[in-house]
Amino acid sequence: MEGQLHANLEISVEKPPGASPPSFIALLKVYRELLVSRIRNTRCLIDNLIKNDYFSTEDAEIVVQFPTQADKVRKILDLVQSKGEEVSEYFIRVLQKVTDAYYELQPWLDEIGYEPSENICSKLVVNTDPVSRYCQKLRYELGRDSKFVMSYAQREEMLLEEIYSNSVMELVGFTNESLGEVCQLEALFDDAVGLINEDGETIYVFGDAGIGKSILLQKIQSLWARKELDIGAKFFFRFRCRMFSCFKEDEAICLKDLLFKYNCYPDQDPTEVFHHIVQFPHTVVFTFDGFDEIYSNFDLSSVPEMCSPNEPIHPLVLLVSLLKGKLLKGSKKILTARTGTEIQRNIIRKKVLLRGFSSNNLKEYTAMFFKDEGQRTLVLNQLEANPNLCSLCSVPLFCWIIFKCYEHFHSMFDSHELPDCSVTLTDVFLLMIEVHLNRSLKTNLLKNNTRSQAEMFKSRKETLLALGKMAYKGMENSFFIFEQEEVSSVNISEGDLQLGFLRTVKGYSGCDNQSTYEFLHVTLQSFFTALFLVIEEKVSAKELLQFFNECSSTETAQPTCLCIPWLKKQLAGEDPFRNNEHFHFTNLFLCGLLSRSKQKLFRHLVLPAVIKRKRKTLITYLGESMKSHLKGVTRSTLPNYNQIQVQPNFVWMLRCLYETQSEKVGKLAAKRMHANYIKLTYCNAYSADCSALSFVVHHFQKRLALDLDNNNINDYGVKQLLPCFSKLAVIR
Ligand SMILES: Nc1ncnc2c1ncn2[C@@H]1O[C@H](COP(=O)(O)OP(=O)(O)OP(=O)(O)O)[C@@H](O)[C@H]1O
Repeated sequence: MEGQLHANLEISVEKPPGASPPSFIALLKVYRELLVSRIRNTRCLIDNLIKNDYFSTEDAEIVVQFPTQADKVRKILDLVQSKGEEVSEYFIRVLQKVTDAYYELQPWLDEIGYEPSENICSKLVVNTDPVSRYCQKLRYELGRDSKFVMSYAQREEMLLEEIYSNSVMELVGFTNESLGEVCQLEALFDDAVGLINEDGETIYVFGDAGIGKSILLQKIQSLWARKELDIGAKFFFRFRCRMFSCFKEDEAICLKDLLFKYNCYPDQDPTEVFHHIVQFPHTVVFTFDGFDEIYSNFDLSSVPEMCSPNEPIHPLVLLVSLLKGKLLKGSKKILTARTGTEIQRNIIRKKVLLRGFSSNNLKEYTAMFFKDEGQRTLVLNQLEANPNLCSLCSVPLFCWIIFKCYEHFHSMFDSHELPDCSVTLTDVFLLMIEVHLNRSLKTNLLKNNTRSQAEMFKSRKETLLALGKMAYKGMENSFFIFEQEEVSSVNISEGDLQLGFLRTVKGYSGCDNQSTYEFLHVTLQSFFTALFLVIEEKVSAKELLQFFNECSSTETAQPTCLCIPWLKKQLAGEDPFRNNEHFHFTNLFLCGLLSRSKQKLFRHLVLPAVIKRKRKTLITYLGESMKSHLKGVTRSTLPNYNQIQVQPNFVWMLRCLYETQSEKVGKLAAKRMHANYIKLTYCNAYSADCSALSFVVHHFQKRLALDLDNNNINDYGVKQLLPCFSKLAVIR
């Protein structure tokens, strides 16, 4: 109908050369139905017509009496036309100037080639449309909030622009088979690439801890705010999933409050803005960061699957309904989670795997990070010489920590070598702690920069213990957010807070007046937990190993997120949002901190006999656990080969073994495998894991076949395997 109208009209409004200007009254008549269907906001038109004395208050009252938007537009058109050419032109001028509110009419304005006359140009047009005012506010606030990346608490913020580097993003299928790389962020939303389920509504982005999921969302947010992300979205709402754990079980809110209170509140007419959102969901983008971080006892089975946009209900129900497209169907949604978090297939539209920095990305990032050319070359050379360090750097978080430490030592001592050849994650985190403690000295008048790492740790033992205690208490209950009370109860002082291991979190319910804190990164909380287990003398053998037990239980039951009871059977008492990576990291750091090479460091913090006891407990446990783990693997006998097919948990075991840096442990692992063909396919191993592999392979007596297909191993990984190539008969 509209198309037909168009065709007829183009003839009547076209202006022959030299003819008198077109009649605006005629134009409005001809395009009447198009205008009626596309004008969604009458208020802004009425306000402007009144402001210029084209409309009286009575005119306005007549218009608002009509119940539907379409009838209101019809009445305005009638009135405007009856008032003559000038008013009719002014009407079109308002549509042209308030682009946000009348964006759907912009192509039409181009089509009719409207150019305002001088007289109309001099008339004032103001944007009073609450929806477009809200869009502007949202853009402004999201732009402001995404400008900086928080680090080192509030003391140092980096401009996103100055640190964001591209990383490898891969579109994958349901079983993680590659469907090609994402080159431009717009492609994430483009159905032409990587679509695996057209009924699904959610773009699922996953990757390891610190791989850059949050920063990717921040980048998308920043581009959207600057109108540099062309995906047709007027609204952008971002959530950290962690927030949903803060609500009590009996709390209920409606969708409107969830959107506005936790993002940005409309200055005018929230009801109309919300109504617009409900009517046009395809103009909305949501980002939900860290699905694995939801910990809640809320029983989703106690609520109906359907929910209305107006009814107050538990926020988790709103979240699930949004993700499934039961609410605001058609809105764009990106959900991030750590690798291994299971998400129901039917909600997934596309799957995107983040793989961290490629070697080129790392070079770009290095160039961005080190502005000084001399320093940059030095770092690039050192990276080149140390593939182990390079592969740690393929995880952007670790790269940032390493570079930050390097920068700091460089500024303090004028030159500092990057850590030596064999670098473990524990080394990196110890270095990070040292740098933070050192920084506090910088602001101290008592400047003594020549302290060793051991002295530094000794002088701040109480601080480390206090932070460790809080981290540990949180870890036991899977809490990542701490209220002021908890901070004070473990004696963390104001000065300790200043060190920057913790940062404040904004906008959590129930904690309005007081500050709420979280560790800079979950891996840091894991590190402090392990540190506490090592330096607190009273920790028993059972307590020392408690997080290993947490992890081993998942070998039988895989962690499952969004395990909604009415769709999937849930084990009694099982937390549906359980994810164990923070425990894995705690165990890994425990192995690293109790390694022999760290004895010197801890000598001053805890009695050597205590360390010895803990170390023995750990090594015995590792031996036992290796035995039982290897009993459970799938074994097959091939001609000339005894093959074992291992699971992703095996990679965590390897990582732990490597952190111990113990030859004895490495030898034992090689012996216990009783195999000469190790199949490590689909184990989510990344390049740094090749150091761990190399560490164990090195101890094999006979030559070995190694299948590493479908993992995340790049050039760096291969370089790390080079030293053990002589032990390998076949490598895939
Ligand atoms: N593309 C990138 N460019 C530059 N720096 C990055 C990039 N990605 C990550 N980083 C660095 O790594 C840090 C951690 O990244 P981010 O918080 O996004 O990881 P994550 O994948 O969300 O981790 P987690 O699963 O633990 O929440 C950032 O603060 C930043 O310093």
